[in-house]
Amino acid sequence: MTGNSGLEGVVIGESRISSIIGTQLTYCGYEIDDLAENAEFEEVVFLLWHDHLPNKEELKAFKQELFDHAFLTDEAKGFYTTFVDKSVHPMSALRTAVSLLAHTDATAEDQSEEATLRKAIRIQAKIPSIVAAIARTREGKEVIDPNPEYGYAKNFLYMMNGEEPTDVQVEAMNTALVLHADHEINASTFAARVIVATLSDVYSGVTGAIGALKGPLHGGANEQVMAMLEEIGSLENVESYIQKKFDNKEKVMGIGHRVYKEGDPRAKYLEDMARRLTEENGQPELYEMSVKIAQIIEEEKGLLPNVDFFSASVYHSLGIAHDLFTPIFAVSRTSGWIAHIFEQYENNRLIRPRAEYNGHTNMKYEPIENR
Ligand SMILES: CC(=O)SCCNC(=O)CCNC(=O)[C@H](O)C(C)(C)COP(=O)(O)OP(=O)(O)OC[C@H]1O[C@@H](n2cnc3c(N)ncnc32)[C@H](O)[C@@H]1OP(=O)(O)O
Ligand SMILES: O=C([O-])CC(=O)C(=O)O
Repeated sequence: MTGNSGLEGVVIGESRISSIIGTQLTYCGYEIDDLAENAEFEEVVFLLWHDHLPNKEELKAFKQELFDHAFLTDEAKGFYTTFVDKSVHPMSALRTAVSLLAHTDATAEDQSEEATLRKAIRIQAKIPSIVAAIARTREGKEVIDPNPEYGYAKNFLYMMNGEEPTDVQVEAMNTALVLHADHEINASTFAARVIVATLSDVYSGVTGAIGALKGPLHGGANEQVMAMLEEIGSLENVESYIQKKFDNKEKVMGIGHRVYKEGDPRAKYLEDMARRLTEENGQPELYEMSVKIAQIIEEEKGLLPNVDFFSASVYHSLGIAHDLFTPIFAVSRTSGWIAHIFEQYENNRLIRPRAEYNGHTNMKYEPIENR
């Protein structure tokens, strides 16, 4: 394709799920600030799927369902050992593992509403367990089952690290999950909608979306931000490093956004968490370098940090391996992908745009010996 609009500004339809107006982001009418400051991730998932916040009973039942489905079978755990090792990126392993979930679901091809909801709960419940299992399997460590005493964010950290996380760590993870849950028609959500608009199943939609999220122009940017911070190494190297990026016309990861031109409303929470956690972790320079990078780019290019920029130092401070940053994003965004998949099914039409042809014309087949 030579045309390069990237579908900028194209409205593909109506949606009730999330809205971006200027720098205001809402999920089902609730301000992101309100949810980031008050909500548990499980409440947000319920909200995105059912269009209202759960009451006490609904939340209790939903959490129980998520917990009940969070276990991985011994067969699945064993299978990971056959395809997960240090040479495989965890996003690739996750893409395979989510696709594999369909193999162990006898009703994977049942496209009824009830079956789709059940499949959705199964995916949302198992995805943190899968990420944790991938993280531990490649280190040769035992896979840990979820703890019935813990909620979603706490269990995720527990299953990854093998020890009870602190309240500060759980709060940081919960907030990060809430902030990443949905974001209108971002690239991976669009991919999920295109897939299920063919009336393919929810496993296919989420698997495809994971592939789209993996790229460094989208969810993969958070891992690249950490790589950049490590390459820069110290505060005094920031200016020359960024200048070199400008000279080479290279992008600085975690900066800029297709929709937000005045700043990403999620970034301030991640910035605040990054400041506190890097300080507590004894690595305040990571935060200071990030602030300096952001300042230079704002002054020189008028571009601002997106959700991926400060999440890198947040996850690093939580002791998470850098190539697991994007899988964490996937755990959260699965909730948004699934909400959009439900919405697509509710009022479906095949998504099939056109391209303007600009290739050769009037060609004639030449036998191979004449070419
Ligand atoms: C969860 C998420 O997906 S958030 C986004 C995560 N991705 C990143 O952080 C990767 C870095 N950022 C980018 O690549 C871009 O800002 C995008 C892809 C996110 C969105 O930008 P787009 O609307 O597609 O803008 P596009 O890539 O066309 O860039 C427009 C101009 O801004 C510049 N620009 C945009 N982002 C950056 C950046 N991060 N660093 C340096 N320059 C940039 C481009 O070089 C281009 O300049 P030019 O007009 O002089 O050629
Ligand atoms: O909306 C986008 O294009 C990217 C983004 O910020 C997200 O997916 O959270």
